[in-house]
Amino acid sequence: MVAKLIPARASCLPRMTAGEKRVSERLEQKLDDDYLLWYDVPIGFKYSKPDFVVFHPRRGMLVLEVKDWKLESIHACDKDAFTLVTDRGLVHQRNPVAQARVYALEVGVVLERDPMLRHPEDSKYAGKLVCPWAYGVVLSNINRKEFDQAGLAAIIPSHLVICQDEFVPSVDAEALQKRLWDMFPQPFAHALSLPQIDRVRWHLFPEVRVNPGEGQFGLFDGASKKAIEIPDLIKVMDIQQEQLARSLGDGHRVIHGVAGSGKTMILGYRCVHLAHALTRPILVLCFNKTLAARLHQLIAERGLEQKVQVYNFHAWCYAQIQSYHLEKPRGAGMFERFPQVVMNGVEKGLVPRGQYGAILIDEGHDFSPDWYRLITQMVDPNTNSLLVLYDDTQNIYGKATRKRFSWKSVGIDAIGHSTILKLNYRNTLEILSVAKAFIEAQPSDEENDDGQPVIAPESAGRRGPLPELIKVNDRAGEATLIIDCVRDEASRGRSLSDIAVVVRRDADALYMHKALVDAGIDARIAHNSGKATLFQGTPSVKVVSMHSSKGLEFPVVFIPRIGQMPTTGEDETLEAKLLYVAITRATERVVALHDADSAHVGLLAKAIRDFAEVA
Ligand SMILES: Nc1ncnc2c1ncn2[C@@H]1O[C@H](COP(=O)(O)OP(=O)(O)OP(=O)(O)O)[C@@H](O)[C@H]1O
Repeated sequence: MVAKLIPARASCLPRMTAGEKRVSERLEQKLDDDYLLWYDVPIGFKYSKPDFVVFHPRRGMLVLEVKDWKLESIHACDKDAFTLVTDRGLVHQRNPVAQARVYALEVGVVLERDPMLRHPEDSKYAGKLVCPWAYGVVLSNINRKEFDQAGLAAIIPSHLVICQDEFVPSVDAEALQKRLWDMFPQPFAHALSLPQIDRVRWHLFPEVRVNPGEGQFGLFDGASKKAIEIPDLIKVMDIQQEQLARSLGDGHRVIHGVAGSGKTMILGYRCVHLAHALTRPILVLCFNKTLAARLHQLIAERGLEQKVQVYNFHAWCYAQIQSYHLEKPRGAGMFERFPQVVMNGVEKGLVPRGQYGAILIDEGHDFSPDWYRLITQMVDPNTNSLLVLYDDTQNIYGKATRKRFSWKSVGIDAIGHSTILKLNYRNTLEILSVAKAFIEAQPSDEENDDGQPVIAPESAGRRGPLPELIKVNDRAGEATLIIDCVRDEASRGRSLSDIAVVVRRDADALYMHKALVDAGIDARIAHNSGKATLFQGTPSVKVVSMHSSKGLEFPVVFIPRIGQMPTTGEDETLEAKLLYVAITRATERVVALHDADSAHVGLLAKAIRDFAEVA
């Protein structure tokens, strides 16, 4: 296995110099996969951008600057600066080794703040950083002989330079690695642990922080420059998430990710970056209104609403109908006809194509082929920037909308642009293990058709209490128990906004909402127009349907009326998926309630028992 560049090399090529292209290719080829490589990403407080950062857990952190200068273009040089002959006349540039040193010093300053990254008091290196740092220069168009003969070693120390002939394709991997590590002032005998590597990334790359306490979309604030207290528990994107988030740019990209694998978090990261990079508006689409409301609120909080528009798909169609004065369908089923009206409008040239600099689709599994055909036409062909987030296990709208088409047939170039995220970060091992019983129980999807991976989630390993399954006498008893638990949670300091009641049927939502409100508990219901304002106002318990809950998360989730799941005639597979979605909304605690026995009660009880036995 070879090292992988972050962002992905292909996405960097358009902005790389010829020398940087060769350096990146060689580093990827000649370094093993325990190296981490970054190209042109901002580091530290100052957001400086070295050309390359090379990291190895047993070696340390190396900053490399690359210069494509030819010997004959160097007019003069000293320890501070180079004067170069260019088309624009003589140009002064800082000595690249001095530049690399400044970046590397910053690495040191940033990392040294963290006591967990310093050698302990009783060690002979007490107080020193556990991660050494160094710096160097690649002269991509000057070979070693030229370097020596020109006396450049007096300006850039010889061991801090890699010359053109020292990173040719035939170079021995060990020889190249030795050159890199000879740049370090002294050898290093400490291997960083995985938590220490996460800490290093947390400090160096503020953008990859997943801020605890900020919840599901904490990452939006990750780039904040304000001084931050160092939390005991460091949360950063994993390498796959980071590479994905940083690499998304021009072109199409499909991410298949299990529930809670960070799909929406990556979408948020991209919105912030695209909003800064693009002049055209950015469109975020999802299917359910509640998630659209939540995303909209978060985009607005970050002051991005001028650049980033968030809609559920039908609301977007309606906005297009209004903006371009198309005839609005009326009567029964009018919503379902909105997309066709917009498609016709596009065909007739009434609705312009290419309106958006980028389009990002959350919950792509709920979109039908026609919708995709329409959406792909709406992206500016110059960027062609389209991101689809997809999880087939959360397809809860029945066979009719199930994806049975190839990406190609709807104009999406997914070949070579698809990624799978398997790790679930949201749920505890207990919650995820129990939830999985409801997707494992489904008939195999193997024979299906669309070639979509049906991925079983893997737990990131966080532990917590087992989901609870409680039997009471009737629906009123379920409501009373929820009210008692909410009061108990609140008395222990839990915000009401951290609590959701997730129900299968609208009638139950109305009932539970009323019961909570009658008990004096502030509660909001995701019902009709309430969906848009669900996350506004003072802290409140959210009462949401299983369908509406998709994409959301809450520390505590109550799921009443399991005894009525599924009822006669209902599609068991779909009902199981719904319960999977509901259970995987909880980050810490799940309480399921029933007043009767049902297939799902049996399955849930068994899943809880099975987990308790093996744990
Ligand atoms: N690398 C990580 N480390 C710690 N927490 C993470 C990491 N990645 C994601 N998370 C957290 O996991 C939770 C789930 O993320 P997110 O909502 O983006 O997942 P998702 O894939 O969109 O889920 P779903 O499809 O179920 O809606 C969030 O609270 C997020 O902050």
